[in-house]
Amino acid sequence: MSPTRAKLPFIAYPTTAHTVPEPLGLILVISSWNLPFGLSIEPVIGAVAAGNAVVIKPSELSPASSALLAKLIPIYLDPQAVKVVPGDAQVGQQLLDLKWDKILFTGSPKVGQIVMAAAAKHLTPVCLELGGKCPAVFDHLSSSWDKKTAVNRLLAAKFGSCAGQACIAVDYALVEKKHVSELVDLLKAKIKEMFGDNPRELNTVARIVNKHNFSRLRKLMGDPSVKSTIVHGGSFDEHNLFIEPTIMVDPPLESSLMTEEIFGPFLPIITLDKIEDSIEFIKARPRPLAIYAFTNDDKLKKRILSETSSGSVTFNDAIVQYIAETLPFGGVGESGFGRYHGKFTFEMFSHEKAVMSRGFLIDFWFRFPPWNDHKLNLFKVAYRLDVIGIVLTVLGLKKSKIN
Ligand SMILES: NC(=O)c1ccc[n+]([C@@H]2O[C@H](COP(=O)([O-])OP(=O)(O)OC[C@H]3O[C@@H](n4cnc5c(N)ncnc54)[C@H](O)[C@@H]3O)[C@@H](O)[C@H]2O)c1
Repeated sequence: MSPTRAKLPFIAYPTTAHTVPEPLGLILVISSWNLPFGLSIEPVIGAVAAGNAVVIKPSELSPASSALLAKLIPIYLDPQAVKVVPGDAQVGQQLLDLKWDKILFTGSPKVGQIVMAAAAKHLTPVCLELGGKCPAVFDHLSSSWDKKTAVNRLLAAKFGSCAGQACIAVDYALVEKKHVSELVDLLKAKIKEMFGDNPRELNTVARIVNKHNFSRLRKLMGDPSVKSTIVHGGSFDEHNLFIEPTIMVDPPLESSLMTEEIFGPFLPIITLDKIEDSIEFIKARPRPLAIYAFTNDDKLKKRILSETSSGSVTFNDAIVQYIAETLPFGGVGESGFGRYHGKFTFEMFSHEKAVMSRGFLIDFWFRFPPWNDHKLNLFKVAYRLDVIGIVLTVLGLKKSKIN
């Protein structure tokens, strides 16, 4: 929170300069249902630390969590500074009609467009935390320990958190053709270990959030061209909104499964001739929120970093980048813009005010009109702190025409 000193050119001497963070004012946080506390409270911590007042509009799809937030926040935080307004899209729309100083929206790209359009009316800046398709590049790992660890992490990132209903969940995997059957066998064995013979009976696989999303996912899987590529799982129970962890190998790239964000427990595996082809594959698609790569090949890592663009890159794990508050969290391109977490949240909700402070003692006479070449020459040499140039110009020994 303390001011940060800024360097100035010599010509500004004697002047001090610094930047001071000031609160933006009134913040609106609209969050999605799948991390109802984190996505609501984490922005509030930074916004309040930066001196703002905040209104949180949690999701109607997690009504119990939203009600709990609405009950607890006024008990523990100053209700004049932080308010929870639970409600659906209509409530969100009413809030968007008001003037805010910044809006942080977490949700789908479609609603992100609505938020941005509403904010534009008041010239309100926005941070959009959206989703998309996060790929996992799965290179051949020679050590069996590495392979086992990577498969565990891949599965946890796909089926573990909210059964894939997470913005940074692995959406699909890219694997070399010659290694795909080995990977599928390993995945099947590990799924059994993690979720049992009958995953529906175990409470470790989250249910799909509502009927609408369940039907959307069933439609993705029900596409005959996709269905025929299922190599594991594929069962569901509509009554319990349950979908079994499911793996497909090489579903058509133009199917909705491969063009839309999955946000559910399907893991399509796309095979490539060479793992390096994954770079072109990723580049040919919208920029993801996260890229994951399981590999020990430093050259491949370097290429992924320099040739692709994404909100984040994590090597040899997935989702864990979310918990590092020293790393900014946010998307790029279609996965959103703006970044937060830790100190970055404070910065996002602050305006960095530039402050310059001067005394009256020294003044450079050549800054004032009427201007001539001599004065402008002095400006030039003084700006560069060219002491010899200054002396020569003052003595009239250095003359150059300034156009
Ligand atoms: N980048 C991230 O941090 C992050 C985190 C979680 C989820 N997501 C993304 O969120 C999406 C899923 O979440 P969702 O289904 O809750 O998203 P959503 O866009 O349907 O809803 C998000 C929020 O917007 C509100 N809303 C909906 N319509 C509105 C309107 N017309 N006006 C104002 N507010 C409106 C909802 O009530 C909810 O609070 C996925 O795309 C996922 O990738 C992103």
